[in-house]
Amino acid sequence: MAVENSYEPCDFVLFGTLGDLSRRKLLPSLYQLEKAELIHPDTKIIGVARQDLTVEDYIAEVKANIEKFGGSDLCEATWSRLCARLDYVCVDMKDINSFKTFDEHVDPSRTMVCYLATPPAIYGDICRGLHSCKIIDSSVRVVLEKPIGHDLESSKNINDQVSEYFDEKQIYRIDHYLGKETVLNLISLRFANSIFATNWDHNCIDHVQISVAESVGIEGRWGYFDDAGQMRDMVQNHLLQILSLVAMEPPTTLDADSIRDEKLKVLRALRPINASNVSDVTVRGQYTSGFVKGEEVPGYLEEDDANTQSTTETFVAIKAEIDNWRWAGVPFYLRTGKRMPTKVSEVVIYFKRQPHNLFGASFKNLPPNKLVIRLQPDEGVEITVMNKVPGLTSTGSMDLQKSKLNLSFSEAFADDRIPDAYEKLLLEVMLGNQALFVRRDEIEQAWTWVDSILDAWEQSNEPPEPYQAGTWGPVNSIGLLARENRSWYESKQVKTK
Ligand SMILES: NC(=O)C1=CN([C@@H]2O[C@H](COP(=O)(O)OP(=O)(O)OC[C@H]3O[C@@H](n4cnc5c(N)ncnc54)[C@H](OP(=O)(O)O)[C@@H]3O)[C@@H](O)[C@H]2O)C=CC1
Ligand SMILES: O=C1O[C@H](COP(=O)(O)O)[C@@H](O)[C@H](O)[C@H]1O
Repeated sequence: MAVENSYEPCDFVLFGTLGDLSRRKLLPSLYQLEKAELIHPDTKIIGVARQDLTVEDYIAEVKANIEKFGGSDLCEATWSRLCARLDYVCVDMKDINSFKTFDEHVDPSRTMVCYLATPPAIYGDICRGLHSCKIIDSSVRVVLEKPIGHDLESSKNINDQVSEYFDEKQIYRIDHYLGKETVLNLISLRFANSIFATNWDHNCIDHVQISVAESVGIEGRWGYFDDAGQMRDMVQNHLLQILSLVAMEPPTTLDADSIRDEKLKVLRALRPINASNVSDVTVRGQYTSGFVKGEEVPGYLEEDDANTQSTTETFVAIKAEIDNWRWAGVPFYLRTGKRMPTKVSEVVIYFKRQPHNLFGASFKNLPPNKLVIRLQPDEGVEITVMNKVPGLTSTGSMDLQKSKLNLSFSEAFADDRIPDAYEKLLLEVMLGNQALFVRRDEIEQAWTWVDSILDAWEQSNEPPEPYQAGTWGPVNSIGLLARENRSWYESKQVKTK
């Protein structure tokens, strides 16, 4: 990716540093970047939260988090470098007066990165607080966590509040799927390989499937999740971003706006789903109790703090159509759900069948080629091809067998650790490269499409279809493809390393 700014020291300010995301993902990612010596030696990390802690208490908290969530034994040399960067400020972000001493902790002469790992409802308050310290200038970058808003209107409202103080060039909206190695690899796979670049349209592709299955439930986040549902939590952002990368036209360059312009065009071309077609092209489900990986798990309505009347969806399947020249008549089937049998994310491209069969009656239904892009957990790329079975036959006929060309990242790049998505994204913010962050117009276009589906579901008054935890979702999601003589790809992923 093109990097606009150089490697320079910054003040990295982590708002909400004691929250779940910071503890589980952001602080361990900063530690990994430190280990890889990718943070500028003079960069400072300043945690901000409303608990009254000393810097020593904060350092002890961070150390405990990294030991818990860092994934390996703490490297003392790395920790001592990271620890030397840490500072802490107690701020009630809703109270503008509480920002009074904030500016004593940062150096206005250098770049400041403000990562807002807080509820989006207080993004505006934080911006106002920073403004009150007179430290916002064009060198400040602000990172916003998802989901930005609950619908188009609230999203616009949050974006308006932030853009009162920051120009779009300073705003980095996170979608952590854009930091995953395999999601990034969609760009190289498509545009660095002529075999794909020239076969990537309605002439050659029959349909596309994008599945993001999770085995976890809602992980104690009932309050957040029940208000959001799988549509806002996963489809509005992660699945639509993957779809855009799969479907976009070649960008002119790899700079941020070239890529984002192309993704936006795809989002704009998504055929609207509304009350007239919602029941034909969408399925929503809610898990009931069952077994996941041999363990008994409660249903959604039996989770801690559950409202037993909730009709929030934990599963969504959609047949999406992109109304443009390249994708005319090629459905994109999207599927995502909680409490499915395993955690697996895949993009599967089904190519068209051969127009004519040379291989006789026993191969009447020559299967189409498939390109399987394994996003996680066993990252890799696989193509299924038909191959002659070696050997002689008494009739002289040719025996065919389905075979795989398989690139497994864990085998091909055995010495390389696959970095967590947040490591990549934190590094990109520090470098000042916006290519892997979502522009305001993309977010709003995605909301426009999603809001229309959510409205149609509400109007229909139909409750979500139950599915047992540990299964691949409601029966109707199978029907969504079956009635078009297709079926969901059955994942074979097993993490090998
Ligand atoms: N957790 C996750 O896995 C993911 C989270 N996100 C997003 O990241 C953001 C943070 O989520 P998460 O970490 O789960 O949320 P948490 O509620 O766990 O953490 C939020 C943090 O913000 C602090 N905070 C809230 N209000 C104030 C205030 N007025 N003044 C000072 N501090 C305040 C909280 O402090 P206190 O502890 O004192 O309440 C807490 O430290 C959200 O936007 C969420 O949607 C996105 C993807 C995944
Ligand atoms: O943003 C979110 O993503 C996670 C899934 O992320 P992954 O990297 O583990 O695939 C999801 O569980 C969570 O509900 C959602 O908020």
